[in-house]
Amino acid sequence: KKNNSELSVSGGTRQSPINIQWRDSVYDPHLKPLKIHYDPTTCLYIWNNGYSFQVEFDDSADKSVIMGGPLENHYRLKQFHFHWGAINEWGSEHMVDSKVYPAELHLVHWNPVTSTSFEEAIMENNGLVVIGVFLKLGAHHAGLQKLVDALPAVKHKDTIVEFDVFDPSCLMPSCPDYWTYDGSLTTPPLTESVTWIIKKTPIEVDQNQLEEFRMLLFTSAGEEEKRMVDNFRPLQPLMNRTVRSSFR
Ligand SMILES: CC#CCNS(=O)(=O)c1cc(S(N)(=O)=O)ccc1C(=O)O
Ligand SMILES: [Zn+2]
Repeated sequence: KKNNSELSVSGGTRQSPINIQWRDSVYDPHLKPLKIHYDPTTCLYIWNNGYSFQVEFDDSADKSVIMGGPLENHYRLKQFHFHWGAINEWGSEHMVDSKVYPAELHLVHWNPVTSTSFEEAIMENNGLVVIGVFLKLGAHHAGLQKLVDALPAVKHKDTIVEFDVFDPSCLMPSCPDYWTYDGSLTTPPLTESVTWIIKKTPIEVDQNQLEEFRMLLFTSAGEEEKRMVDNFRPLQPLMNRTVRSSFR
C-alpha cells in the first residue's frame, strides 16, 4: 500500500527532491569531474513564469554544454531558475542531513544525443540533467547581482526582459564535489527523467539579494499581489535509491 506522498506521481518510484543523508551516500571512484562549458552569448532572456524566474538559453547547438561526471555524453543548457523561502530558515528543495538552505539554483540541461528536442527529453529516461547549487546567507555575490538588478523588470507573472550576456558558471562553487542520484522534475509534469547532480558546497549571497527574490510576484499585473516565496516542493521518499558521491 502506498502512502499519499508516494502517489504524488502515478506510482512514482524516483521522485525529487530528497534529503541527502551524507553517511548513506556511496563514494563512486568511477565518477569523473564534471566539465562545464557555458557560452555567455547563448543567454536569451529572463522571465517570470508564475512559479519562479527563469533565464532561458539558446539550445539550438552544442554551445553551452556539460559533460563528464556521471554522464555518458554531453547535455545542452536550456534554462536555470531558483527556489526560495519567505525567510532564511527554509527555501531549498534538497536537504543535506536535514539541513535546509534559504535557496537553491537549478540549471536544467537536456540530452541532444537521445532526444531531438527539450520537450522530448522531458519524457525520456535520463533525458535531463539538473545541477543543483545551494545558496547560503553570507557575502554579496557580484555575479548574481547582474541577475538581481533585472528582477524588477519581471516582477509580475508572464513578464520578460532581454538578458543578452550572462555566464552561469559564475554561480558555480569552485569546489568540484557533488552527489548524484536518479530523480524527477520537481514541478509538473514531475517526470522521472532527471539525473540530479547536487553540488556539495553552497555559494554565498547576501540578505539584500535574497530579499530581491522575495519581491517577485506569483500574480499577473492587475491581480491582487501574492509574493513569490516558498516555491519549493516537499521532500519525496528515497525508496530504492542510492545517492553516489564524487568525493570521499
Ligand atoms: C513541459 C515541461 C517542463 C519542465 N520544464 S523544466 O525542466 O524547464 C523545469 C524544471 C524544474 S526542476 N525544479 O525540476 O528543475 C522546474 C521548472 C521547470 C519549468 O519548466 O518551469
Ligand atoms: Zn527547480
